[in-house]
Amino acid sequence: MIALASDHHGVALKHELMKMLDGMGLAWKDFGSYDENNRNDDYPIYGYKAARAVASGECDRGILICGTGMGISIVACKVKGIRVCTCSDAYSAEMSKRHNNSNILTMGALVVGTEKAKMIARHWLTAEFEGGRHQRRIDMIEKIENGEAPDA
Ligand SMILES: O=C(CO)[C@H](O)[C@H](O)[C@H](O)COP(=O)(O)O
Repeated sequence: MIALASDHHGVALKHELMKMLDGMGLAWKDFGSYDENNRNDDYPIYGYKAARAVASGECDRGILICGTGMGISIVACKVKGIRVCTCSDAYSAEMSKRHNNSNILTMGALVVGTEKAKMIARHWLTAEFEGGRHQRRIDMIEKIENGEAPDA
């Protein structure tokens, strides 16, 4: 299950991604916003709901969209267990899965066009985590999350 969320800037792109996910046979759940005309629908509300769903295991991973992809990334990073990649290119998206095992992808609807965003998402969704030395580094990140030094 893919968690989706956006603010008003990302609603239209999110709908395009829904169609792409349908085509890939991947289930999704939309945590809002649902209204691209509401300029006051603040990205922390929707980004937090989607990130919580990923962290709790309700969803396997998430794709979050705001104007730049930055604000909603900052929100998701505050949730324990979340590893975000904010991408405007497919290479970074793929590598963030292969090496960082990122569980949330954020993109900026005002930064990337629809087709590029779909390409980025496809690369991220189809890449696989390589484990090995990369798992050691993720274990260190988890130590930091728990208030420990990574080499403690
Ligand atoms: O890009 C964003 C945050 O990083 C959000 O999409 C905000 O909407 C952006 O800050 C613009 O806000 P506005 O209220 O649409 O002017």
